[in-house]
Amino acid sequence: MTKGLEGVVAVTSEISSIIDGVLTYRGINIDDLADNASFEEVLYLLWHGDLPNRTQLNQLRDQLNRYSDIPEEIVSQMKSYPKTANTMAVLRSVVSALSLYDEQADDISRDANMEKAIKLTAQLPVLITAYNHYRHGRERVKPNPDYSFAQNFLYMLNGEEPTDVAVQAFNKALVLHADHELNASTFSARVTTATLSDMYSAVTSAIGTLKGPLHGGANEQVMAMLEEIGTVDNAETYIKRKLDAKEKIMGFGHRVYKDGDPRARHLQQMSRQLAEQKGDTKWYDLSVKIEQIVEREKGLKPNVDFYSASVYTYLGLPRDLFTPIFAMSRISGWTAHILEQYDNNRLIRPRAEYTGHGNRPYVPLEER
Ligand SMILES: CC(=O)SCCNC(=O)CCNC(=O)[C@H](O)C(C)(C)COP(=O)(O)OP(=O)(O)OC[C@H]1O[C@@H](n2cnc3c(N)ncnc32)[C@H](O)[C@@H]1OP(=O)(O)O
Ligand SMILES: O=C([O-])CC(=O)C(=O)O
Repeated sequence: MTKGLEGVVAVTSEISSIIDGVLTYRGINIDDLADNASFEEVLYLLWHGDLPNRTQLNQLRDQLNRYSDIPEEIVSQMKSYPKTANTMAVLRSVVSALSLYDEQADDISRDANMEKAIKLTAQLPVLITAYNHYRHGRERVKPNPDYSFAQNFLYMLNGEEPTDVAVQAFNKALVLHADHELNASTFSARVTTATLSDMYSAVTSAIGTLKGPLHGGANEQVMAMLEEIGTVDNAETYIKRKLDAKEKIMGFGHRVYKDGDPRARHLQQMSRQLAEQKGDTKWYDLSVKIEQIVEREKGLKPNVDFYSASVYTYLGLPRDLFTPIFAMSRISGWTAHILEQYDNNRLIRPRAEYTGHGNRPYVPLEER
């Protein structure tokens, strides 16, 4: 038995690979994609296996625009949710509820699944930004069909045209979070799919799994930690106290990368650039200091969630939207894996090594 299934190969996949610390999507190095690709190109790449040509990309953009509507029933539901609800719980609930209004929800044919993948990807930014407006008592901002995916999210969130710098940084963050081999939430999605359940159920499972602080939820915890520490001078005492208490430092360590997460390097650079452009390097300087201490004390390196916290903060994004934003990007990987699982399916059902009591008789209630 391998605790946490460490190192266990559970599926074959052609979607993304992590080999010797190098991450690729469909064989293309993440460094190349991060520097050059739009999130829409990455969507196409993950779903179809190759980068799109101009016509294919335009078609996908049209489909994303066409499918971004959300049912009025979902709007009323979200308006009735508590204003202080956990945003990942909101997302999990609305994605589950969306299936009730999709006539194709239980159609698991490839065409219907492909359409649902595009629909869910188009709807997630609309849902996240709409709830953010409703909880503040405002009406939502509808997407602008002329905008890119990254541009539209920032536009819907703030109701104003985002700067080019913000759009470029946000697009890169989306590209970096899109897929990551058999991470916990993707595994959840594949386990659900393998029972021949539907795509909404699989994505709902994945959202619930991403929410946890050992996985996608870590980005919000990182920002909470930065805020708690406050200044570079407080970092040493804070981190040492945590480590002495055997507590985890959020945003560090990884099940697969033992020598650094390639995505973290991009996010660090982005954090520095945004900090300098803003003329406020507080969160960047503090993050660098924490990185130095954790590396020195534990030999651990930052993962994707560490510098994304300061990047999102510099972009003015609310802390409790960080993990929904992760989901908004990772939906691309989840749906690609769901499609791949349906294409080559077998029920995923491992065994448990039983470590409980031996055979015992049933003791009647009055004798206990
Ligand atoms: C998108 C993502 O999901 S990226 C990961 C996001 N999660 C986090 O950032 C949460 C903090 N990190 C962690 O909890 C872990 O590093 C995980 C969950 C990412 C990986 O966990 P595992 O592969 O199970 O490693 P495990 O928890 O066994 O750690 C191995 C050792 O390193 C220590 N360690 C690992 N991560 C950390 C950390 N962030 N802070 C302090 N110590 C750590 C463990 O305590 C353990 O030490 P020990 O051998 O003395 O007991
Ligand atoms: O792969 C993992 O275990 C976690 C991770 O980095 C991700 O999902 O991006």
